[in-house]
Amino acid sequence: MEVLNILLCIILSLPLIFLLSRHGRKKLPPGPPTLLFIAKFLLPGRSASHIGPMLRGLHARHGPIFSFWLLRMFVFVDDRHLTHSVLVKGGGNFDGRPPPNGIMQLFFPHGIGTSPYGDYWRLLRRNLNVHALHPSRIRLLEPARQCARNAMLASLRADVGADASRVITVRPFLARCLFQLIVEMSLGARLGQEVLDELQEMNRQIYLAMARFPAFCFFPALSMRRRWAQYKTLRERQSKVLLPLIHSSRGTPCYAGSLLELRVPEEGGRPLTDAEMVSLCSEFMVGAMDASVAMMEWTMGELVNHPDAQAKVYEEVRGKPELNEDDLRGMQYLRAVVLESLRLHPGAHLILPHAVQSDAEIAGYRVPKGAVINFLVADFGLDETAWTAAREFRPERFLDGDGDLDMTGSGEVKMAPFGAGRRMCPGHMLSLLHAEYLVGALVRDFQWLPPSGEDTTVDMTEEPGTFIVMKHRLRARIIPRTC
Ligand code: HEM
Repeated sequence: MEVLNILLCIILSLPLIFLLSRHGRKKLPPGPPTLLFIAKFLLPGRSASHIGPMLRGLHARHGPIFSFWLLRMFVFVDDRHLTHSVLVKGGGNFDGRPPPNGIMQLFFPHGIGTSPYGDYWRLLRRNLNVHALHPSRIRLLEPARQCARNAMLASLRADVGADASRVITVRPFLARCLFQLIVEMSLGARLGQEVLDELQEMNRQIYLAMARFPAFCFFPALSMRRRWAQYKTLRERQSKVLLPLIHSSRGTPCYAGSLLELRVPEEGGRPLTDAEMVSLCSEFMVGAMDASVAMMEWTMGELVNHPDAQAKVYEEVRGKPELNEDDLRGMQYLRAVVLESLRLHPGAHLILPHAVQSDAEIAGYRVPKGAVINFLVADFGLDETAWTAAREFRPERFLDGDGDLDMTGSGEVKMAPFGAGRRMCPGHMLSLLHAEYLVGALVRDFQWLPPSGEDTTVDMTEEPGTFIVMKHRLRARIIPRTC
């Protein structure tokens, strides 16, 4: 009887033994020793500025996927096909987020981008899509856009005056204009310049903090003890300024107004807390701001260096006094210029980190539940297997087959400046609209020339770091157009 029992146990265990042995045979992704990774990335001050070249170096050595362990597995992927199979075809299994690191936890403890995959994230994301980003909402904001843009053009004109050789730095003009617009979208009010300036400066400081300590910088509080106290003060100040503005937006059709009305059904229908609302409004303002300004600055730089492309954009926008959303819809070349610039200069080397929901396999390697995956997307746009003459600025590619682009990456990932799949940036259409809207107006009203003579070019070197921005702010000679 005993023997029979033992035999029965063995037979019943066979499938499990088989599964375990199969699982065991699957290798983990290759990678550098953890200590080496720590030495390379986690020493204070190293991680952010060397991020792109260091990750590229590790991929060159270990292949398109590598990993290392530090309490959990960290995986890095730099291949667009793998990215597609994980983010788009992987179901929801790769759509978690790891617990946010120090900076993200401090500034966005309840953000959409930092929320785990689930009902709460879905609720917040749906709310953003319906109440801030829906085309009908965007349309309502046409007067706000006109107002911010006209103010920018007027201040540029005033700055140039009668001096046709005047060189301007365009970034502050773009930043001020866009921030005014974004504040109106999120808080439903046209604020005075002093409050706007303070909010904008806080926004910039938060962006810089994120750039200094990217998402997989694990111990920011240790590596920046001196700065940490400043960041905490900044956060407190931000809440103090934002909260009254959020509360006075009740009943206004804006993002903050929608947050005041939102209820969390899974938690007994409770309203959002003040901390949640500050976090979400701040995420909106930071998310919508600096990456978009960088995108416009790169685009204007390309247009200064490519006067033929600038002339084609001008042909589209001239004689359009309103240059509104309806006008933009017909401007294929302007759209192509913005996309081409984004292909060459995406916002960041990495998208936000994703977390694995249950044990999985990527490219034949075993990736356990809880692993954090980082995608090095910046080079996708330079992949010669996806793009002809990938390093050249050729907006025309988006008008013919080569640039046949589905920005969501659902069929194929060819570039992914906004990520891909379910957690793809919800603001991507808005930022493209803003870029077309402002770049179009800048070209309509001014001719843009290199700062030091027509046969020179703008220096398009990237600033080393987490985000992809111009190392030297774009300076250009601008001449008001007369017709
Ligand atoms: C050029 C401008 C922008 C760039 C390059 C950009 C880029 C990104 C990227 C790469 C992600 C991560 C996607 C992923 O994890 O797969 C993301 C997420 C996000 N972005 Fe943007 N973004 C931009 C503009 C905006 C705007 C205008 C908004 C707000 C209206 C916004 C709000 C968000 C939010 C809330 C998330 C988190 C999504 C989630 O986790 O579900 N972004 N963005």
